[in-house]
Amino acid sequence: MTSLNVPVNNPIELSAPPSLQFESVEFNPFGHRLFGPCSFKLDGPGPTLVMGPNGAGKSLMLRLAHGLLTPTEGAVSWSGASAPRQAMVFQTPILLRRSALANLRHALAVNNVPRKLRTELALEALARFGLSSCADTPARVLSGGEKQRLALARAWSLSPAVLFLDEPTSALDPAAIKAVELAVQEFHKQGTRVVMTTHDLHQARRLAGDVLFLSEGKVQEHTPADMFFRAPVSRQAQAYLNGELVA
Ligand SMILES: Nc1ncnc2c1ncn2[C@@H]1O[C@H](COP(=O)(O)OP(=O)(O)OP(=O)(O)O)[C@@H](O)[C@H]1O
Repeated sequence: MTSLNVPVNNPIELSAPPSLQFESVEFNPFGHRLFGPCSFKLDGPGPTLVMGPNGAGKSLMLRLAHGLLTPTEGAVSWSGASAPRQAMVFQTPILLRRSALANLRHALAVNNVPRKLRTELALEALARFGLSSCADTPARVLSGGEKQRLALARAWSLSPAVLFLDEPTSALDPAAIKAVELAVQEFHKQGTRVVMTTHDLHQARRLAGDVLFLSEGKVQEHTPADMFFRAPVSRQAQAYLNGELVA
């Protein structure tokens, strides 16, 4: 599923990626702390790969950043006067029960893209992700890889300044994984701030500019990717990279 929380008025405009800041962010939904307190800033070129063991709080961090969850304490802020245009792609894409083309047209409509531009932008995005022949195919009958490419095409059509991806390739075959990784690199090259979770160390090495490593709901380190993989600073990251159980 791609969710957007900022209206799109100019789907072509691209600029330097906005920076994201967490200031003493905590998430304690039932008085039980699931995340934080965490403070960090994503202001490098990225892409930022968010890594850590199961239950570390990676998805929570993405949802807090995207505004799907509200911090119990602290603040999430962006550079610039208002929150940037942003999209999120989930592990299992949630698509409407209509054609691939209609899914994209719908996303453009709810994001206030003028009606006369919608079909053209949707067809361009489908073509970019190799889905032109599926334009009239019901989204629900697409393969897992095609569904994920459709979710990425939907995000692409909206030119987000920020793209969050939560384990987007965990259910895909090698060819589909490659297609998603190429798309991630393309978003990055176009100036989108990419923030992505993965458990795939090889994938993280291929894509990461920097790594945000979480365990136990806290950021244990935020390091340039080459340093993270060569000489991780935190005990938890060292254990994770060695394939040991991390609390
Ligand atoms: N809405 C919620 N209500 C209660 N607990 C939650 C909620 N969302 C997440 N949790 C809990 O918070 C912890 C962190 O979850 P999260 O999904 O962020 O982990 P993760 O690092 O993404 O893990 P994985 O790698 O397994 O996907 C888990 O213990 C999870 O059960």
